[in-house]
Amino acid sequence: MNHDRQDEAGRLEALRSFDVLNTEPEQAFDDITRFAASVCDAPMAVITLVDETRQWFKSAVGLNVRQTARSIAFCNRTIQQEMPMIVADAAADPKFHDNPLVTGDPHLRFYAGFPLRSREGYGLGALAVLDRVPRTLDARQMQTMQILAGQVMALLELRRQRRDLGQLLEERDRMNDVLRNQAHSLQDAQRIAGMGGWELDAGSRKLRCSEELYSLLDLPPRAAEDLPSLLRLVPPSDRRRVAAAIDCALQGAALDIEHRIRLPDGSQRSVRQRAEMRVRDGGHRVLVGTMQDITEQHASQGTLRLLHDCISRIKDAIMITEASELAEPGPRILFVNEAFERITGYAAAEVIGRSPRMLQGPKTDRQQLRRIGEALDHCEPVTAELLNYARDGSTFWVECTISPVTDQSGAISYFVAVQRDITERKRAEAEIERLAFYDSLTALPNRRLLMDRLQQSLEAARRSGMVGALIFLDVDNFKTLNDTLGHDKGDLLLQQIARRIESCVRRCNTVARLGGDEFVILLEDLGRDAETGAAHAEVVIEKILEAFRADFVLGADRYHCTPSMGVALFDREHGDVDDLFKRADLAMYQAKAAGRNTACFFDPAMQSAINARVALEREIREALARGEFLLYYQPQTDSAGNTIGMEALVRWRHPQRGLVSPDYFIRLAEETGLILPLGLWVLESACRQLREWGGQRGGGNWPVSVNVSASQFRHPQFVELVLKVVRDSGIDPRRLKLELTESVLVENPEETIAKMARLREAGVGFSLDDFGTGYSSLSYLKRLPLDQIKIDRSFVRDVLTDPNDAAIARTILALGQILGLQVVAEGVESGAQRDFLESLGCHAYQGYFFSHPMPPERM
Ligand SMILES: Nc1nc2c(ncn2[C@@H]2O[C@H](COP(=O)(O)O[C@H]3[C@@H](O)[C@H](n4cnc5c(=O)[nH]c(N)nc54)O[C@@H]3COP(=O)(O)O)[C@@H](O)[C@H]2O)c(=O)[nH]1
Repeated sequence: MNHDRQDEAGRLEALRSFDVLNTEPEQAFDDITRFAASVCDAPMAVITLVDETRQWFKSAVGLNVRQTARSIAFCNRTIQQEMPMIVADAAADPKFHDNPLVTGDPHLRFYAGFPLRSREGYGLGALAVLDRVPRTLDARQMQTMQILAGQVMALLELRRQRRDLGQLLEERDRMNDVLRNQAHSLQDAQRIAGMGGWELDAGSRKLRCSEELYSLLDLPPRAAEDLPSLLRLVPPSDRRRVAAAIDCALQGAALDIEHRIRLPDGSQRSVRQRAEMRVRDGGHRVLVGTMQDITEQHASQGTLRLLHDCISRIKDAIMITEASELAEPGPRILFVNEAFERITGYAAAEVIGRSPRMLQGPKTDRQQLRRIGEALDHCEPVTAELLNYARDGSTFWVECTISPVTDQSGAISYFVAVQRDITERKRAEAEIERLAFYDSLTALPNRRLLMDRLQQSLEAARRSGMVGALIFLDVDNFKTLNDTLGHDKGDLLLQQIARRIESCVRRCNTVARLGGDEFVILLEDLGRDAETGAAHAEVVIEKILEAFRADFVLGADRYHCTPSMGVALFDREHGDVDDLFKRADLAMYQAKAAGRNTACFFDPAMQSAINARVALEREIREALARGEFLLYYQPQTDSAGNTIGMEALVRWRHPQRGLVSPDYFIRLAEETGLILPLGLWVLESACRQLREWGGQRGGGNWPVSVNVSASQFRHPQFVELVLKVVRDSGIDPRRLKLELTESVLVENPEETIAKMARLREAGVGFSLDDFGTGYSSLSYLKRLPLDQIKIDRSFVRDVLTDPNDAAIARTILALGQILGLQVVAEGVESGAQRDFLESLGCHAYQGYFFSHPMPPERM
C-alpha cells in the first residue's frame, strides 16, 4: 500500500509506535546487517529509519555513521516505493550523481535498499547494502535481502508488541493501584460513615459481609455467614420486621429499614440497612446491601427533637439570623420560635429571609441599636432593652440578648437573639417612677424629683454662674374651700391650679407639688446677675397671678382663689438646698403676711429671722433640759364669782429675758416637734399641781385645763401618754380638761373623734378653745365629746362696740345651749363686758377682770 505525502503524519506516528529511534545498537539487528553484507558480498550494510528530518541508522556495518540528513538519504526514496530500489551506479544516475554521499565520503556508487514496511503499510526505513563500486545483486541475493528485510520488520514488530505489552502491564498495574486505592477509600468511607457492606446470595442464602461490617458489629470475621446468624444479632422485638423486609428485598423490592442491633458486649446500636437486588454473570441473583450505624444520628436527632420541643415551649422569643454584615440590608432571619410568633404577631414564614430591622420603629432607641451593632462587630454577646413593633403596629418592650455562635473552625456562623417580653416590667417601672417621682393628684413632679432637679440646677448654676429662682406657692384659704366644698372639689382645684401654673413656665423649668396646696416652681438660667434674674422671675410671677384671675370651674361651682408666693434667687454663691427652701418658705410667709395674692422676694433681713429661729430652737431645747419652764394658772369664774376651773399656761423663765410668754416660743416648738416633750412636761406638771391642790385644806376640786397643740394631739401615742400621766399622778381624770383648738378637727375628724372618745371614756374632759376663729363643721361638732367651748377673746374684746362680735358671741352661747355645753368667755377685761355677756346668757368667764394668770403659790 502506498501512502502519499499527506499521510506522512501517520507514517511518523507509526514509526514512533515502535519506540526504536535513538535506541542503542542491538545484536539482533546487527546480526541481520552483517549477514546481509556477507550474502551480498558488500562492504556496507545498514538498517535505516527515516523520521521528519533525518535517516537514523539502527544498525550499520562497514559505515561509521549514526545518521544523515533525510534530504540526502537514498532510503528516503526507498520508503516511497513497494519494490526494492537498486542504484547500480550512483555517479551515473542523475538522481544521485551529485549526492554528497556519492561525491564525498563514503563515495557510494552502489545502493540496494529493501523497504521496511509496517503492518499498516507505512514505509519506515530500509535494509540496504552499499558499495563503493558500481555493481548489482543476483536473484538469490535479492531474495535473501527480501527475507532479511522481513526479519527486520519482524524484529521491529516484536519490539512494538513488547512495548505495547509493557504499556498494558503498566496500565494493569495502574488499574490495580486505582482499584486498591478505591477499595481503601471505600473502606475508609465505610469506616468513617460507620457503614459496612454485605451480599446475600438469593439462591444459597449465603451471606458475605465486609470487614467493616464485622468491625461495625464488633464481631470476629466470618461470624455471620448466613442470614439466620445475622438475624440473631437483631433484638427479638425488631427481628420479625427485619426478616420480612429482607424477604421482600429477595423478591425484588428495595430494602430500606432502620432497626436496632445487639453487640456481643450486650450494648445496642441503631442501624440503617439498604439493599438492592443485582443480577451477576450467568443470571446469578445477589442482594447487595449496606448497613450503617446511625446510633449517633438517632441520638442527635433525639437531641434535636428535644431542643426543638424546648425552644418551642420557651416563653421568650428566639430568633436566629445568619452572621452576615450588619449594614443594610443586614443579616437574614433563619429561624424564629412560637413565642416570637405570639409576641410579634408575625408567622415564621413571613419573617424568614427578612431582616430583624422589621421589628424596629421610630421609637426604638437608636443608641441601643448602635451599641448592639458595635458589640456584634467585635463578636461579643450583648444585652439591650429595646422597644419593638409588632405586626399590628403596637409596641412591646424586650430585653434582647444577642450571642454570636461560632462553628467548629471558630468563624461566626449565626447570631442567636433571645428576646424576653418585659413590657409589663417596663409598665410597672414607669408606674413606680410615676408614683415615686410624681404627685398622683396633679401628675406634677413631687418633692423627691424636685429635690433631685434642684440639686442639678444648683450644680449647673455653680458651673455656669447663671441665676435661678425657687418659688414657693401656697393657695390662699385653700382649707376653707376643702372644708366648705369638700375634698373632691379641693382636689379638682389643685389639678386645675397645676395646669395653670404649668402654662406660665417654659417646659425646661419644673413645676412641682409638695403636698396640700403647696406648689414649687424652679426657674433656671434667668440671667447673669441677681437683678436680671429677679426681673425674669417677676415676669413669671405676674403670669401666675394673672392665671389665677379667672374663676376655677369646679363642677357646678365657680371658685376664685389667689396664690401667695415666696421667691428665693440662687446663683454660684447661694446654692444650698435647705437654705434655699427656708428662704423661699420664709418669703412666702412674708407674702401671706403682706395680704396674700402677691409674691415676696427673700431679702437678707429675713435671714436674721431664720437665724433667730434657729437660735430659739436651740434655746428651747436647752431650757427643757435645764427646767426653765413653769406653769401659771388663770381661774375661770361663774356669774357669782366662784372659781369653777383653772387654765394652766406655760411660761419660760429665761436667764436673760426674764419671764417669756408662750406666744414667743409655742409656734416654733410646734414646728420643730419640741412641743411633744414640752407638752408632756406641761401635762405632768399640771397633774402634779392638781394632786397638790386636791390634798390641800380648802383646795377646790375644780378642773384644770391644759392646752394641747394639734401636732401633740396627732401623735399616735397621745391617748396612752395622757392616760399614763393621769395614772402616774394619781389624780381623778375627771379633773383634767384638755383644751383643743379647731385646727385639730380639720385634718382627720374621724380619728380625732375616736381619740377624744377613748379619753372621755377614761373620764378626761374637753374644751374647744378659740371657738369661732376656725372652720369647724357643725356636723362634727355635734359628735365631739366636748364639755366646754370658749368664745375667743378677739370677739370679747369688741363685744360692746362691734355688733358683729356681739352677734357671734350670742350665736356661740345659743349653740352651747343647744349642744348642752358650758360656754366660757375668754379675755374678759371689764365688768361691762362681763355684764353684757351675762345678758346674752353667758355664765362662765376668764380674763384679767377676774385674775391674771399667776403662779400657783400666789393663788
Ligand atoms: N400648746 C400650749 N399652748 C399654750 C400653753 N400655754 C399657753 N399656751 C397658748 O399660748 C398662747 C398665749 O398664752 P398666754 O400668753 O398665756 O395668754 C393666755 C392668757 O394670758 C391670755 N389672757 C387671759 N385673760 C386675758 C385678758 O383678759 N386679756 C388678754 N389680752 N389676754 C388674756 O389669753 C391666753 C389664754 O388663751 P387660751 O389658751 O386660748 O385660753 C395661748 O394661745 C395659749 O393657748 C401650753 O402649755 N401649751
